[in-house]
Amino acid sequence: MTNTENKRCGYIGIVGRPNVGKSTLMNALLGQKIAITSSKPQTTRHRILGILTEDNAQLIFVDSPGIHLKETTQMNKVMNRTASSVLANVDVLYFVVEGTKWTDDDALVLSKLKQQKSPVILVLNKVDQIADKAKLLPYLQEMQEKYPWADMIPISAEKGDNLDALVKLTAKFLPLGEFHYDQDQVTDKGGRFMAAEFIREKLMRLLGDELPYATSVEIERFTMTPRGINVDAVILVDRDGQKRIIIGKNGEKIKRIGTEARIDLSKALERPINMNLWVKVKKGWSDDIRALRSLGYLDE
Ligand SMILES: Nc1nc2c(ncn2[C@@H]2O[C@H](COP(=O)(O)OP(=O)(O)OP(=O)(O)O)[C@@H](O)[C@H]2O)c(=O)[nH]1
Repeated sequence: MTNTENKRCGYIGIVGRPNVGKSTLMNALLGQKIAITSSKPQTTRHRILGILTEDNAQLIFVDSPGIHLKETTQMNKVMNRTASSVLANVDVLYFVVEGTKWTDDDALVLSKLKQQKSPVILVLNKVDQIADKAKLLPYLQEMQEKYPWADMIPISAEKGDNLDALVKLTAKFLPLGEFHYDQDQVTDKGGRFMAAEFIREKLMRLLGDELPYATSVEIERFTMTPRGINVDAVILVDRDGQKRIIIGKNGEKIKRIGTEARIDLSKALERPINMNLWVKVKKGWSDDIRALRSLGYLDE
């Protein structure tokens, strides 16, 4: 058989409760910063497609928001729906869990997994945090009882441990067929999308617990010029008080958010970036389904 006949290509969904390291895993696999990460849970709102082509396999990743427990606002309902649609449209699922810490939230995600047919690989992340490695084997045996996993693999997304093995393992579950994307294409999301993601990441990192989840970033202008890319972005918040927090004393906070986002975006797109940031108050936007649609959180 020739190489072409051996090619495999398919979709992989990454699911798991918030904060287990799903975004970190995807970034580590792709070796490039395209999904955002932060230590605050629930940072991933968009479905992000990342593509990894290695040897004869092309792995197309769909990152999903964590499956959230309380459907308190429209936003959470949207996120729950996204996670469920991810489950239904993939060839393989990674169910990411954290070390030897099994929680009720993991059990809830597993109950959703049980409703679908794709093979599920149990990805035990953050093994670097397990001080006593002897605990790993009995834990894996315990996990085996929970579900007929397609396979189980311990990894560290942060340290990059065992990721090659994970990629090889995954390829086995993908259908035979031609690649869907060019070999060197890493993501199908454009620079515009990346700009919003980077700004949102900086908001999360620099404002910590001060920042409510009801914050969004809209890119109003994204233009290429011979000298670089011009980006105008608006940060939407619910209340005046939140606007003041984001702007900070003498505008220092927003300046730093803009500078750091600009540096990251410039590295990712390999172009100089000129970025302008504003903060606007838009009352109750997180509960407004039409606003969510206009901001791109809902598919038409
Ligand atoms: N020690 C250790 N920390 C990790 C590892 N992977 C991720 N983390 C950390 O765990 C935290 C959460 O990681 P994320 O990748 O944002 O988690 P997530 O599952 O995508 O979270 P949501 O977007 O909220 O669903 C971050 O602080 C990461 O640095 C790992 O392998 N080892």
